[in-house]
Amino acid sequence: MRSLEQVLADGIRDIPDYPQEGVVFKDITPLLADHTGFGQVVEALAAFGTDDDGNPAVDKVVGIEARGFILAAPVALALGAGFVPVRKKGKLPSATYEESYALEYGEATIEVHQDAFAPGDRVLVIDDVLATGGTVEACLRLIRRCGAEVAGTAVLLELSFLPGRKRLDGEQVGALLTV
Ligand SMILES: O=P(O)(O)OC[C@H]1O[C@H](OP(=O)(O)OP(=O)(O)O)[C@H](O)[C@@H]1O
Ligand SMILES: Nc1ncnc2[nH]cnc12
Repeated sequence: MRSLEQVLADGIRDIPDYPQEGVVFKDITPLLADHTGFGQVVEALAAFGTDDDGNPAVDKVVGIEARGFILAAPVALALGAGFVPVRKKGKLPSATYEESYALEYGEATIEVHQDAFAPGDRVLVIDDVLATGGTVEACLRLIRRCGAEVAGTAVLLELSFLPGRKRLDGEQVGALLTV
C-alpha cells in the first residue's frame, strides 16, 4: 500500500490561473478517481473524529458544498455519524441560518438548516482545502448558532501561504497535507 503522503502527492495537481489569473487551483479530482487512495484519505480524515482509543467521538459530520460533500459523506459513514450539508445560499429548503465571507477568489454565503443538529451535538467539519479560512470560520459560526458543539475541523490540504490557520486561532484544525 502507498503511504498517505504518496497518495496525496499523486492525487492533487496544480492548475495555474484558475478560476482567475494569479490563483493556483489545487485540483483533487485525480485523487477522487483513485479508489484505494480515496479510501486512505477518508480513513485519515475520519481519525480526526475519534477519541484517544480510536473510537468515534462525534454525532454529526458537516460537509461544506461542494467539494467538502465528497469527503464528508464517507467520513460520516466511517464514523457512524450523521451527515449535515452546509450549502451555498438558496439551496436548502427549510428554515436556515446564513453567514457570508470572502474567498481567495470572490465572496460567498453559506447556510445550514436551523434544525440540523440536536442540542449539544458534537460536530466534525470536513472540507477539501483551507485557504483564507473564511469558509470554515463561517461554518463554525453556523454550527454554534444552532446550539451544537464544534469537536474539530479537518481538511485534506492546507495552503500555508494564506492566513487560514491564523484566522482560526484557538480552533482545532487538522490537515492531511500542508503546502
Ligand atoms: O479557506 P477559504 O479561503 O474560505 O477557501 C476554501 C474553500 O474554497 C473552496 O470552495 P469554493 O467556495 O471554491 O466551492 P466549491 O467547493 O463549490 O468549488 C474550497 O472547497 C473551500 O471550501
Ligand atoms: N487555491 C485553491 N485551490 C483549490 N481550492 C481553493 N479554495 C480556495 N483556494 C483554493
